[in-house]
Amino acid sequence: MNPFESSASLSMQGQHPESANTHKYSVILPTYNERKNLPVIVWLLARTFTENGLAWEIIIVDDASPDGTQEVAKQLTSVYGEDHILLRPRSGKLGLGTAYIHGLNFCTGDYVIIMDADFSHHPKFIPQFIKLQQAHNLDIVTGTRYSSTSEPYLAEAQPGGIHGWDLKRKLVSRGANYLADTVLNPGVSDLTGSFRLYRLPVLRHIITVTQSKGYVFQMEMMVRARALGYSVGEVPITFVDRIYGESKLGASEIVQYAKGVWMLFTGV
Ligand SMILES: Nc1nc2c(ncn2[C@@H]2O[C@H](COP(=O)(O)OP(=O)(O)O[C@H]3O[C@H](CO)[C@@H](O)[C@H](O)[C@@H]3O)[C@@H](O)[C@H]2O)c(=O)[nH]1
Ligand SMILES: [Mg+2]
Repeated sequence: MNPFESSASLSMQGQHPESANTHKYSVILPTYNERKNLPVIVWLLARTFTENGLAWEIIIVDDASPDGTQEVAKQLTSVYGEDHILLRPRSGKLGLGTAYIHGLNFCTGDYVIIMDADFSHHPKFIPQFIKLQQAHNLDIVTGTRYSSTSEPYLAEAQPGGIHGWDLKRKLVSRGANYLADTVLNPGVSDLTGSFRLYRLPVLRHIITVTQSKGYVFQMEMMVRARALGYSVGEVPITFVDRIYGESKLGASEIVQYAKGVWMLFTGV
């Protein structure tokens, strides 16, 4: 199914899809040791939504970070208000996949945006996600580091890319995408990226059928979404490696990923 050929997309030709947008957007921000990054990412998100006249909330899912991330989150709640910043912590580091599941329980928006809290995912791309979603009435919009676009609604978009990763990390990411694309063929150019916008009920549905819990979660979500017939659009993004703190990706996540591809391939 090609979502870009739908009648919905044709009827939107020449219009500005983001105008008169009365929907609410929920952002799930998983955090583990993001004390230094959190205030700025929240500020950027708040500015993006405000400038675009959009209703918004941010659900911070912190896993008992030892660096004091939760104290910062509490301060942000008092600055922006409890209707905008919701701290929904957990008692220990339980992984990225389950952080999204947990955060989703508290979302009240029509759409859910999932992204990293360390500036690897810049909020400046969110208006493009929304524009594309509205133009084609999509179920999911995903950021891609591995493609460009000829989409007329994204005339301002630059080709996707990655900045700041060493060769090893680039090879791991490319290899992971190549493996899943070759074996499972979902037709999405960046399966491991995690900067995405979902229709709330669509995310709820896919999450109930997704089994993995770690980094492999992103790939499984997208493969299952395609198998369930949901429409997916792509926005090129530049992924910039974090300045503060460290990645939580380890060797065990790579093993879990390969197991996840195998599980989906064999239909377990
Ligand atoms: N609550 C919670 N948050 C977590 C956990 N592990 C990581 N996070 C948070 O999840 C985000 C991504 O974690 P990073 O450790 O910065 O991930 P990365 O190595 O930069 O990986 C990124 O790129 C991958 C694709 O190449 C993605 O697969 C991955 O999701 C992420 O976007 C950050 O906001 C981090 O604080 C956890 O166990 N619990
Ligand atoms: Mg990161």
